[in-house]
Amino acid sequence: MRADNNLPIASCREGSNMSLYEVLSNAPRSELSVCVGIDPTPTSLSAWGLDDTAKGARKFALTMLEAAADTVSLVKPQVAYFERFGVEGYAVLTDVIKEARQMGLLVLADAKRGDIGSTIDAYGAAWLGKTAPMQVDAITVTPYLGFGSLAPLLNRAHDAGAYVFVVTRSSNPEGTELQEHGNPKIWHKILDDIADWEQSRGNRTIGAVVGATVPSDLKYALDRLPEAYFLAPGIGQQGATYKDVIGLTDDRKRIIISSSRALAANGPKASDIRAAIYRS
Ligand SMILES: O=c1ccn([C@@H]2O[C@H](COP(=O)(O)O)[C@@H](O)[C@H]2O)c(=O)[nH]1
Repeated sequence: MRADNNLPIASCREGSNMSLYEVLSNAPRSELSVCVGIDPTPTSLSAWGLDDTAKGARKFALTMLEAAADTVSLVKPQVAYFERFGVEGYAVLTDVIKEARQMGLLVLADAKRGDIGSTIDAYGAAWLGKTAPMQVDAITVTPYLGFGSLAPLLNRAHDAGAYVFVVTRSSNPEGTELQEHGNPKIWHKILDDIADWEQSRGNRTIGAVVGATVPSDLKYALDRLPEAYFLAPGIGQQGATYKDVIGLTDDRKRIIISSSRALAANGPKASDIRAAIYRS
């Protein structure tokens, strides 16, 4: 599938039982992977004429799924925008995840969980594996309680065939001071930890979040973890474009570009959002 501007983007999932790793590793090397972010922000809901409620978030999310289906492989609901509605928001999110997976879309929960080992295991139970109430294909985590603290969740992901994106170099400018601190830099050390874990477990469970807004860092990460997949948020609203990242590697599918608010700005018609996915 090709974008209007001739930039290649990934085609959709071919078998609903395939894991994110299997879908991406079978994708053509020439195509970037594309993720549709689902962020029911107050601004986006208002622009679509929806109430800033769980009901509004449901309508918004289902429309984003309609735009994504048969167009991309992957959607990324931002958990925070559902969590803010409490139990009703979680009910909507659970339905949206189920609906997306039934449509053949892979779901990446942008939950950014991180905690001590016993607690991160509970987060794993919530999101990963067949018994999880909100089972997803992938999740984001933060490693700032120590990479080793993530082990119980990583083990669950490995056993379930799910994928974990560890935040290493975030897309926001405030991340730089902390993540670039030290020698080696903190985020380089996290990449080393990912490499060690993956080497011992078969290279199919952990990738990283590296912002599309920091393309030279994304290039470093692609080279450091040659088997891994990278979630690259920041396309659109945060100023990055497809062109910033497309030349970073020949194996373009390893870069999963992600856009949320900028795509939603083309709504509320699913067909208009779908057209924008090809244009970004
Ligand atoms: O480094 C990061 C990690 C995650 N995000 C999340 O991605 C989306 C970006 O939204 P846009 O509207 O496309 O800017 C949002 O859910 C963030 O929490 C990120 O931006 N940067």
